Amino acid sequence: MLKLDECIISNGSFLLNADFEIETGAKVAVIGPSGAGKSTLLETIAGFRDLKAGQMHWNDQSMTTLPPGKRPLAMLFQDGNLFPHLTAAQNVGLGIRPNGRLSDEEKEMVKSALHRVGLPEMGTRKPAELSGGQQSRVALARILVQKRDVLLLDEPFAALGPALKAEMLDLVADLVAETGTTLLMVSHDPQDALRITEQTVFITDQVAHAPVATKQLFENPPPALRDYLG
Ligand SMILES: Nc1ncnc2c1ncn2[C@@H]1O[C@H](COP(=O)(O)OP(=O)(O)OP(=O)(O)O)[C@@H](O)[C@H]1O
Repeated sequence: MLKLDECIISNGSFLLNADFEIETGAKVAVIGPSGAGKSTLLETIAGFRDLKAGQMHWNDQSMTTLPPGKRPLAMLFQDGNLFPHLTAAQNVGLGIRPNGRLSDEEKEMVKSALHRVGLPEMGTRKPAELSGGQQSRVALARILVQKRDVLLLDEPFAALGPALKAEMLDLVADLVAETGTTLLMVSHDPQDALRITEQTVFITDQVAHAPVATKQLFENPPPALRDYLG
């Protein structure tokens, strides 16, 4: 379980309050108006921002002061962050070893991850030789080899067309279901939330609210969400 215990998060002069739990294996959307603090929340859970107050736990372990690399989570940002001078396989390998020196067994893990995301023959290509969707798949393969408990996605597929985005969301849903990974996914699009998440954290007025059932939330939105949806 991911627990945010009376957390106060700051980003410059912006403050965000969060006090809720997310069950292990849950798939959770993070929704809210532009500037509400969605990215700030994910960056804080990932350890890129310190808490101003409160505590954060994964199961019984405190994460509050753990540096990002020691947290049991992986994060995928909006642009995928592939290194342009490295091949797809090398980019995925960085998920296992930051120095890129892989054992034979680790090279097999990279191969198998590329296979799982549907790119079995693309390991030797550089990002510029891959389509946007394929680049997203490489970024997902890199997450896969990290074998972390929690996956944080900050609109990683926003630049893809609707069909490709839906395909990638379904792939994410399959991967997290196979591995029991807990998912937190920022999106501007209610359809994304409805497609692959059971619960949604709605952020408004400097509060990240406890997760509620996605379907019910959008069927019967509170006034602030109604304003956001327009
Ligand atoms: N360096 C900074 N100094 C001060 N305030 C900042 C800084 N960076 C971001 N903010 C503020 O923090 C708030 C939260 O930003 P954040 O990027 O988390 O929002 P978001 O919900 O992810 O927005 P979007 O949907 O537009 O990506 C915003 O109101 C923003 O103005």
